[in-house]
Amino acid sequence: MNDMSPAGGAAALDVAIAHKDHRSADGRALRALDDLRLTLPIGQAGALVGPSGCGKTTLLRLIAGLDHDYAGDIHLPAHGRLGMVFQEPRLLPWRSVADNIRIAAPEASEDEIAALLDELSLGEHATHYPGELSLGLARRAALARALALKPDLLILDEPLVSLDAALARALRDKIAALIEEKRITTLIVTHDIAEAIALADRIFLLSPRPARVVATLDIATPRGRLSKEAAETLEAQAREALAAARRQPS
Ligand SMILES: Nc1ncnc2c1ncn2[C@@H]1O[C@H](COP(=O)(O)OP(=O)(O)OP(=O)(O)O)[C@@H](O)[C@H]1O
Repeated sequence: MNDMSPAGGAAALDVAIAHKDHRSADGRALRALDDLRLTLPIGQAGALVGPSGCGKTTLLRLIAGLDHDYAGDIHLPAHGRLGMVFQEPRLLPWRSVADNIRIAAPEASEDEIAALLDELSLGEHATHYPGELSLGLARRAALARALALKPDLLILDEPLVSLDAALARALRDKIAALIEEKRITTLIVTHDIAEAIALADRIFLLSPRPARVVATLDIATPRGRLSKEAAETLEAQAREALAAARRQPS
């Protein structure tokens, strides 16, 4: 069975994948995901954290509808409109930042686009071409483009990777503020537990390949108001759960 549809009225991202196999070079099946289940309430931010190569990108591609070859069910939040920010920003090179947004989100008004550019401090870059932007600016432009779609689900694949520490912190705080303000259901892939704690309401910890969710951590305190001690305790809990999953034979 392979059912991927907006959940009629059900207020959540609901993933129940029995299994997903890739084909290895010699033609054998390589199990990437095995009995992977997760639920994210509407308006919440979830973070997927797991070891390199465990199957995070595979999972995002299934959720984004880019790969339909799996056994299981995925229900998207109502209407199922997706906004996605990839690690490489994938902007159209011959179009300005503002045009990249207009083309991707033709229903967005000029006022909405201007407000988004402003929110992401991109106002002065509206007429710039992607080649003129640093990676940090290009990521922000890709984020503005995804938000202009008014997505029911925003997917961010390693949004802070390859940025220097100060830029990563600034973008992390910006993303946290946007998620808080707009209450978009958001799924973030990250390898960084501290980043997941800073951005997410719920953290899904994944086993090594084949990936399954070994623990789900809910962060009850409103984002940004978590004490340093509470964040450190959560981080230690997450590290322990990931280490325990590594020790278990798959
Ligand atoms: N198209 C494919 N064909 C064959 N094997 C694949 C394919 N895509 C991924 N794999 C394999 O499936 C496993 C999971 O890959 P995936 O890219 O989903 O992991 P990941 O957790 O996103 O990794 P990373 O953290 O390094 O980005 C890996 O062993 C990878 O080599």
